[in-house]
Amino acid sequence: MTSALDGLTDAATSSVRPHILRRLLRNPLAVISSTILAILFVLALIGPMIAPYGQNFADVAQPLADPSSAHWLGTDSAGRDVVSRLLFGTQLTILSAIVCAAVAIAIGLPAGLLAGYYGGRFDGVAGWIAGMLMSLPSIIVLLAVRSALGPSVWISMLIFGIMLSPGYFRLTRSAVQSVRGELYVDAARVAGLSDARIIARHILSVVRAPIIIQTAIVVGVAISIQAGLQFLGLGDPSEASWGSMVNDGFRNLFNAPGLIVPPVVLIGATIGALVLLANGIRDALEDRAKGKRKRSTKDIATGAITVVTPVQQAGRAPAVGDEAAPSGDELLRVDGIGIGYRKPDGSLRTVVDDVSFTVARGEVVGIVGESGSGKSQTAFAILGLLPDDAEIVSGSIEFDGTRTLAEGQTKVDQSIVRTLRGKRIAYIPQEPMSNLDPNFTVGHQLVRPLQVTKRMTKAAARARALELLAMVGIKDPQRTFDAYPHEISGGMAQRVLIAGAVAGEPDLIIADEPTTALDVTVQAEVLDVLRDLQHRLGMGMVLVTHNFGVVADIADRVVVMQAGRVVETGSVRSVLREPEHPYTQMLLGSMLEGKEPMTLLTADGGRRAGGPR
Ligand SMILES: Nc1ncnc2c1ncn2[C@@H]1O[C@H](COP(=O)(O)OP(=O)(O)OP(=O)(O)O)[C@@H](O)[C@H]1O
Repeated sequence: MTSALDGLTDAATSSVRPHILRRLLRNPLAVISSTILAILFVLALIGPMIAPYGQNFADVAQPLADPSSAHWLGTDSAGRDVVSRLLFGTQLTILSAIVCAAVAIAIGLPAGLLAGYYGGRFDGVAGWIAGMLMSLPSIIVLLAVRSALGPSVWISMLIFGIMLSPGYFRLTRSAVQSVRGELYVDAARVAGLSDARIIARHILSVVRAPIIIQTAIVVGVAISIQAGLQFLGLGDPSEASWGSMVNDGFRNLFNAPGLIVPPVVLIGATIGALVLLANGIRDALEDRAKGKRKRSTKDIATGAITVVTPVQQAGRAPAVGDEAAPSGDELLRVDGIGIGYRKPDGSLRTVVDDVSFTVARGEVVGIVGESGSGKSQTAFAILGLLPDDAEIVSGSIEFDGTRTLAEGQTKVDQSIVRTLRGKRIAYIPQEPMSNLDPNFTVGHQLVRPLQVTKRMTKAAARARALELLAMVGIKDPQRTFDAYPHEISGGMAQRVLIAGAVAGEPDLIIADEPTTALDVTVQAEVLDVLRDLQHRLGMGMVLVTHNFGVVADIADRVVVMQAGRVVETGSVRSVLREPEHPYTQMLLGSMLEGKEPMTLLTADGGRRAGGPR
C-alpha cells in the first residue's frame, strides 16, 4: 500500500480533515508572524531595487542627520541613508540565512533519511561525523573561517549551515527509525514499491513537519549569529547589514539614540516571527493529533461500520474432499525450508525446520498452528520479508517456475522477489490499522500502487480503486476513498487492505491471520469477502491462522505446524475428520470443546454453513 506526497493537496480539499494550513490560519499569532516574514522576504528580493540610494552612498555633509523627506529614517555616522542600508541589509541578512538553512537541510536531511532507513555502516559513519561537527564550537569555527577566507557573510553562512546540518540529520534519522518498522512501510514494500518511493512517500511525510519547525528556528539562529559577528565588526564592511547598523547605532548611542532602533526592531521582529511561526506549526500539528484521537475513539464507540454485503458461498468450486494435493499446475513450492536466528552466544535457534508444501493455482492452503509455531516466518520467507538477522539454513522456494530461494542460499533473492511482490504475490496482513499510513487518505493508498504497478493514469487508477472498494463490499466507496485510516473501522480497514491486495490481480495471496484483529462478527464478513474474491479471481492463497475454524471455512488443504515443523498435511476434509497427529487432535479438540465434533463437515463432504469460524 502506498500514498503520495501530493496527499497534502487532497487533504486540503478533503472535507473530512481540515488541513494544517487551515488550522494555522486560525491562529492570529501565526498569521501575524507569517505576514511579517512574507513582507521581509519580498523586501529581501526587491529591496535594492526600491532603495532610494546605494548602500554605500554617503552624504558627507549630513552625518547622523535626523529623519527628513530626503532621508526618512535619517543618516548614519558616515552620512549614508538608513532606509537604503536597511533594505540592502534585509536582502543580505535574509537570503544568507536561507542559504545557511538550505545547506543544513541539503546535507542533514538525505543523510538522516539514508542512515535511519538503511542503518548499517553509513549510519555509523554519518553519526560519528554528526557528533564531531556538533562538538565544535560554532563561533570559533566561524572566526577561523573569517580570518582564513575573508569577511564574506555568504561563506560564513555556508559554513554555519554545515555546522547546523547534524541537527537535521539527528531529527530525520530518529523520525525515520520510528516509522521504519511500521507495518504500513512493510505493506508498501509488499505492494511492490521501491525503497526510493517508500522514502519519498511514507518516510519524508513523517519528517516534513519537524523539518519545517526546525528550519524556522535555524533561520532565526543564523540571523542572530551573523548579526552578532557583524556587531563585533567582523562582517564585510563593504556591505550593509543589520548587525553592522546595530554596531553603528551603538557607537553613536548618545549622539543619535534613534539610530540603533530600526535594525534592532528588524532583527527582533524577524527572529520573533520565526519562533512564533514555529510554535504555530507545532500547535497546528498537535491539534490535528488530538482531533485524530477524538475521532478514532468516537468511531470505535459507535462501531462505525457502514458496510456489510455477505457474499454468497454458492457457486464456489467444490474444494474439499479431493484427497490428493493440487491437481492443477503448481504455483508455489516450498521445499524443506529452515529458518533460524543467532542467539547472543552465537548458536542458532531454529524457528522453522524442514517445512515443505505446495500451492496450486486457485488453491487455498491453510497453515495452522499455535502461536510461535513458525507460520508467519514461513509466510515472510515466501514474501522475501524476513528480518535482516534471519538466516535461511535450508530449503528452496519456487514461485511459478521462478526460484526466489535456491538451495544453499541464506537469503531470499530480493531482485527476483521484488518484481513479484505487489504484482503476482500480494499480502494481507494481520493488523489492518497499522498497515495503512495515517498520513494519507485510503484513496491515495490504493491509487498509488495501481499507478506504479499497473502503470495506470491517475483517473483510471481512481476509478479502479473505487471499483475495488465496491468489490470488497464497501457500501459507500467514495466516502471510504476520501477517509483517513483513523476514520474507518478495523473491519473496513481490512476490506481496504484486501482491495489493495487484489488490485494487482495477483496469482497468489498470502493472508497472515487476516481476521484475528477483528471483532468476531466482522471476522465472518471479512472471510466471506476473501473467499468470494479468491474464487472469482481464481487466486492461490496461503492462509496463515491459528484457528481451525477459519481453515475449515475457506481452505482446500491444510498444513499443521508445531514448534517450527510440519506435523500433518492433507485435505481439509481428511484432516478434520481423521486427524492423525496428536497435536492436530489437540488443536481440533480445543476448538471443538463443547461443540458437536462433526458439525464442520456433512457426511457427503460438503461444508455446512455456520460452522465455527
Ligand atoms: N526477529 C526475530 N528474532 C528472533 N526470533 C524471532 C524473530 N521473529 C520471530 N521469531 C521467533 O520465531 C518463532 C516463530 O515465529 P512466528 O511469528 O512465525 O510464529 P507464528 O506461528 O506466526 O505465531 P503468531 O501467530 O504468534 O505470529 C517464534 O518463536 C518467534 O519468537
